[in-house]
Amino acid sequence: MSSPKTDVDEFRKILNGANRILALCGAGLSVASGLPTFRGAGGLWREFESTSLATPEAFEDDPGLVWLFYAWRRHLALKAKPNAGHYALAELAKKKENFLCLTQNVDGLSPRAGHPESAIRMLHGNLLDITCYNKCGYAERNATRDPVCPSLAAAAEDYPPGQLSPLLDPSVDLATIKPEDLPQCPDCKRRGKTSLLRPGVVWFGESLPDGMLLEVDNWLYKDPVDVMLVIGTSAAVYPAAGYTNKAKRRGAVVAVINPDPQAKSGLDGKDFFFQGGADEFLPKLFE
Ligand SMILES: CC(C)NC(=O)[C@H](Cc1c[nH]c2ccccc12)NC(=O)[C@H](CCCC/N=C(/NCCC(=O)O)S[C@H]1O[C@H](COP(=O)(O)OP(=O)(O)OC[C@H]2O[C@@H](n3cnc4c(N)ncnc43)[C@H](O)[C@@H]2O)[C@@H](O)[C@H]1O)NC(=O)OCc1ccccc1
Repeated sequence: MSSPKTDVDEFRKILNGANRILALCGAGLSVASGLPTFRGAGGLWREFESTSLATPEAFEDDPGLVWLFYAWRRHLALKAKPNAGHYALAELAKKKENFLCLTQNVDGLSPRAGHPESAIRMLHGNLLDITCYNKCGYAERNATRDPVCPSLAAAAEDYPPGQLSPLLDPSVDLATIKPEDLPQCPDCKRRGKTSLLRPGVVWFGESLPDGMLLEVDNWLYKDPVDVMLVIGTSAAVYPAAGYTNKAKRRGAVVAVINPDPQAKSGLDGKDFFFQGGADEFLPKLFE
């Protein structure tokens, strides 16, 4: 199998001539905004595997610990700013009518870069959303309350560069937070019941929003796809990672943007591999 191409001008011509474009984005897109990736730092948050905290089981076991993990990521996301990669994607969405961007990121930076809501799908939810754990239907989008509640204040404290927050220091024990001190569902309370609120993200083992999967598949199978952009993802989580091959089978030229040479696996001579940062390459590729 011949190796993927790397010529920016050649790819730019293909993209300018393309009608239907699909993109899949991951944590690498937000690295230049100062946000950690899932696999960065060995995929650990303190002594915990990030992926193991992103599960319903972990929340059942210790909702305080999981809330601290998400309150910390919320705080970072609220402090962060979109980077040139987010803005380039938002501009492409305004230029290209048939461009659909699928993001696995829950940081909300693409919408904050002005990416039209109609042209982006947040497959795994949004850190700024808070919903009822018992699925009573209550949901709020909250970009202001940081920390979400007083018991999570440790997650919203900032430390000078080089000084490790005790929250992140595995040698410093975390105080156990009692469920009654965690965010409570106001609707359940009004009904005389109690229920915790949870982060509005999709945890491992949970299905993605049904309507969304159907909608993306309908978009994929409506007409051939000309270009598939794979940006800053290790493509290890499904069903998101499956869209690249689906688009390739629909005729798409695949372009991967990632500093990791391993990310070019599965590409052939028709495809492109741009080894570097999303904030560096996307503005150039979309000019
Ligand atoms: C681990 C994996 C094998 N497991 C899964 O995929 C599971 C199970 C599964 C389902 N189908 C399968 C098929 C095969 C095998 C397993 C499965 N999937 C699910 O559970 C999904 C739900 C998945 C969603 C989970 N929620 C997340 N996020 C929200 C929460 C939260 O964020 O806390 S996933 C989360 O992790 C993933 C992290 O991946 P990346 O974003 O790619 O980040 P990563 O750190 O890995 O990589 C960063 C990349 O950036 C690059 N990079 C670095 N710097 C830069 C730079 N500067 N520029 C560009 N790139 C850069 C790096 O080189 C690297 O390549 C993202 O998807 C992210 O959203 N639900 C489901 O399928 O429901 C029905 C069902 C249920 C049960 C059983 C069957 C079916």
